[in-house]
Amino acid sequence: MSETLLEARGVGKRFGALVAASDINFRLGIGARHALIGPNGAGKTTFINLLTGVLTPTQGQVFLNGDDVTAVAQAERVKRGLARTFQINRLFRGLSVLENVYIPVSEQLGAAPTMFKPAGRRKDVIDASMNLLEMLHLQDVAARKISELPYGRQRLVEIAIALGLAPKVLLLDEPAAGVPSSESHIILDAVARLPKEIAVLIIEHDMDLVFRFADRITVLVGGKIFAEGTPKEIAGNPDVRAVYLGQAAHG
Ligand SMILES: Nc1ncnc2c1ncn2[C@@H]1O[C@H](COP(=O)(O)OP(=O)(O)OP(=O)(O)O)[C@@H](O)[C@H]1O
Repeated sequence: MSETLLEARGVGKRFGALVAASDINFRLGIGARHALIGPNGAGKTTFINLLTGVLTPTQGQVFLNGDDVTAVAQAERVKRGLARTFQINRLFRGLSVLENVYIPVSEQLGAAPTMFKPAGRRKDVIDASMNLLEMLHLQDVAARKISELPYGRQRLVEIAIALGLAPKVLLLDEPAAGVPSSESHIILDAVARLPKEIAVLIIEHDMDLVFRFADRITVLVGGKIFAEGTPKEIAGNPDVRAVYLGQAAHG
């Protein structure tokens, strides 16, 4: 495998008596296109929260760029190149698309707004923000308020915000959740166009998206890794079909 950017070694999480994640070993290398799938309650979001520092593991360690970040705060992990989107969107609904993206980009370029330099004025930040919006085909709605956009486009703005943090690793938690099927192709197209140098881990129930996007798939069941392999291996694995894919196809 290529150089490891993000690694979990024997990671686990208990909530009281409930074991939400147990002994997870996982690696994400440069340029990875990796999907994490599994039934509801399998521990996928818990695992992402452990990787990003929202939760502290009760077992094991997390490494970012070879450094042990198990005890490192979430914001510091973002600074070190780990960005994510959430299952439920967290946008500023009353602000425009450009204003939402301006915020992380200004942080990244060291141009965070101050009393003397109000937000929205720096040309370099606006240019960089517009480049991101173009990458996600959002340039035409840059001036629109989030609340005026169809839900699929709102989800793309979340991806633009995460990219605005200039990540080396991007974790996408169900980017197509809640998006009507008539719009879901725009999410699929956007994730397919993400810059190759960014390693991507996606949690998604839409198997069409997963199998088109991923070159590697991990199946989580009951907080444990149930199977890992290429899309072909996973699709052809009868145990995976029994516990998840059959169910996903019908659900
Ligand atoms: N903060 C918490 N406190 C207690 N239990 C939790 C907490 N977060 C998650 N859990 C439990 O941990 C288990 C794993 O949940 P998690 O949300 O990680 O699953 P998931 O695979 O992401 O599910 P889904 O596909 O439905 O989003 C579930 O039984 C859930 O109820």
